[in-house]
Amino acid sequence: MPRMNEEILIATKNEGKLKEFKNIFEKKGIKAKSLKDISSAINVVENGLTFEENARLKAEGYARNVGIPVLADDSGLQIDALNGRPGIFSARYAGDHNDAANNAKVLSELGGIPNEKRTANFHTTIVVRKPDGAELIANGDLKGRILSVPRGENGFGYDPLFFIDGRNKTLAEMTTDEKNEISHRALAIQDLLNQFDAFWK
Ligand SMILES: O=c1nc[nH]c2c1ncn2[C@H]1C[C@H](O)[C@@H](COP(=O)(O)OP(=O)(O)OP(=O)(O)O)O1
Ligand SMILES: [Mg+2]
Repeated sequence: MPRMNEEILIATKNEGKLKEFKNIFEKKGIKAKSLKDISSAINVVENGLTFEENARLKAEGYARNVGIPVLADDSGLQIDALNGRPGIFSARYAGDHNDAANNAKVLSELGGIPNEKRTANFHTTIVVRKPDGAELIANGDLKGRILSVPRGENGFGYDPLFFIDGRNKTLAEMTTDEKNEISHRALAIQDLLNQFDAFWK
């Protein structure tokens, strides 16, 4: 296990992501700070062409202002029948950052497409930047299917539409702990931790 007695800043404005990251890091005895714990508020424009570029833009933006390692994640939903959309545009698919509108747009674009063709993938890329500019990149994916009607109240974003066959539930029907056993974000953090010792020294 990594010697992570130090702190890490989770650079996200998304409360749902923050809750998941804190839950995972706390269980590993790692102190995860949020943007609320620091004074510098900046606005990062996510104009990269890939998840990795966007995660790096966010991590870099904050790493310049704080003296501790910064973690940023860029994530999104890739729907096979929509050629991978919304992808990097997941947060602003219906225009602004509105989960209900984004979900409605996905459902309308998938109208008439049968269950077996509604396969999808949640992807997360994490970039951690140290103050000296060194960086670590980690990835995670989760396969599922897009329902026609949302189910469940937990989680955030597209969770009520994302059905996991093996569990017979959507992500929004799972507790945070349950989602964090299988999610793309949890797998990306596992990938991160596997590389962490070598990165940290
Ligand atoms: O586990 C998830 N469950 C449901 N939806 C999810 C998940 N993970 C990402 N998503 C969706 C939400 C958002 O529409 C987009 C991420 O966009 P993304 O730019 O990475 O995050 P964000 O703008 O909400 O926060 P921030 O950039 O401050 O980290 O994909
Ligand atoms: Mg964003």
